[in-house]
Amino acid sequence: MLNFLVEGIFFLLSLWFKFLIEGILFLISMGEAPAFYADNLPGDIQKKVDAQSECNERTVVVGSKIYVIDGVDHESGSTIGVRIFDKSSGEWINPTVLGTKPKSSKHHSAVLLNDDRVLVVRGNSDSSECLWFLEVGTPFVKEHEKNLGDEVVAWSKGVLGNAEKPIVISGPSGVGKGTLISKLMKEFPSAFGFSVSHTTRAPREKEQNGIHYHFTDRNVMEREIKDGKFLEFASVHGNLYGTSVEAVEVVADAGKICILDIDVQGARSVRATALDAIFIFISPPSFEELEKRLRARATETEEQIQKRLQNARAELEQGKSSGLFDHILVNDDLETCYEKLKDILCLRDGVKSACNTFPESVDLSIEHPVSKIDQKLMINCTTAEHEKASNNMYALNLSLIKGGAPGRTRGLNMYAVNPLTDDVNGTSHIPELNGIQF
Ligand SMILES: Nc1nc2c(ncn2[C@@H]2O[C@H](COP(=O)(O)OP(=O)(O)O)[C@@H](O)[C@H]2O)c(=O)[nH]1
Ligand SMILES: Nc1ncnc2c1ncn2[C@@H]1O[C@H](COP(=O)(O)OP(=O)(O)O)[C@@H](O)[C@H]1O
Repeated sequence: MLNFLVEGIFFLLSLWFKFLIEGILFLISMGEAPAFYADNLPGDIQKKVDAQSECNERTVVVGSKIYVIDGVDHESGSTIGVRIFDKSSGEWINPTVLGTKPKSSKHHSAVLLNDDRVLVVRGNSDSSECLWFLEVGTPFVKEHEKNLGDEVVAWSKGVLGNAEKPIVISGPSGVGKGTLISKLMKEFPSAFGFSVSHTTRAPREKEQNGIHYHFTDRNVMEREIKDGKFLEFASVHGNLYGTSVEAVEVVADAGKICILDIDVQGARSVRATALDAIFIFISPPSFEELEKRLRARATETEEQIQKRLQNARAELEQGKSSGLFDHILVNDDLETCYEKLKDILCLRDGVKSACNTFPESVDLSIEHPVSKIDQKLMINCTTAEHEKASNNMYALNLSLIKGGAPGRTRGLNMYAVNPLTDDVNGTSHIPELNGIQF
């Protein structure tokens, strides 16, 4: 009798579970978004949010906070805006927004991922502008909230595919870093791009603004550092030097490997970021030779030369002993050193192959219901204008995402899927059509 009862309960439970799963799969196959991001707010709070909201906005709930993502920012009028409604205090918060903001959007979707970031998909845009991450609780955001004592959110642009590792080159002034980098850029112009740093030092005779450095005022640079625009910065020989997030990302966006010429303090800061780089230290054959090269270059005053030589001793100590660098190269004979550098970078036989190719661009329609299955998002672009197209649904694989604010979120994988013939409900397999893999 007991057996019979248990079997009966099991049968009813399995039937209920089957209907539940089938119901969810049906919704997804219809291109409907499951309820996980259609926030069910209590009535009084919903009213408060509605009273302040424009029609073109999306809300995402994280704990006691409601993030309202507006198609147009009220202040700038040209970018997407972010406001926060705190349910516990009933107050609106205008957060400090870090990172490059996405351009305003007539229609966008917002999906919460792992409770610390929101994927925002901008409708009617191509692959370079459609995917954005709004970080709300990542370590980067938390660190800046601590420093600023303010509510912080940070934008990171989603980029399809991966870029190759950047190369950080450090070493004392006059050792030959610039000479080696110029040779590399000249021999492999399509493979490498130089990260143009900001500096407060005055330009040398042949240096051009925007090519060798972004020459800037100290107060402007200090404000931009506060605003989170720099990946790293340091005070070197009495001046401020820094690598902006943008300087590194524009090189990677062009599908090139980024080369950074920065001091040892900067290299240490970069090691602590999400930027996965190769660290190379260039050392002189002797201190006397270093001094000879610095003087022969004739770009500094005697006082500046003395300062650089003094700093060089400390840099040589740190560079060789800290374990910070993956490779140490002695620049004695220039050609020999250059050949060794090419060995490290696998540049033996001819041009290094380009790392990113994008065979076809993504073209999202204005209306694009988004649904999430495990680490994959289905973006449905079935609209009147796309009705006849066979590839009107995209699958976006988020399982390999890397990086994030400050900078880009890379490693996104997007496939065109035909909802009529492909297994779009499957959680384990999403077919790649036409070999479109970004
Ligand atoms: N931390 C950091 N150091 C930088 C940056 N740009 C240049 N440097 C370093 O600043 C130092 C001085 O550079 P520069 O004034 O061009 O003199 P040079 O090295 O003698 O040619 C060098 O060690 C550079 O590697 C940067 O963006 N960040
Ligand atoms: N291996 C080398 N042997 C002799 N002179 C060199 C060598 N490498 C570079 N130089 C010279 O030394 C000077 C300093 O080089 P540079 O590339 O400006 O150094 P850094 O960028 O590290 O400050 C330049 O005049 C350059 O032509």
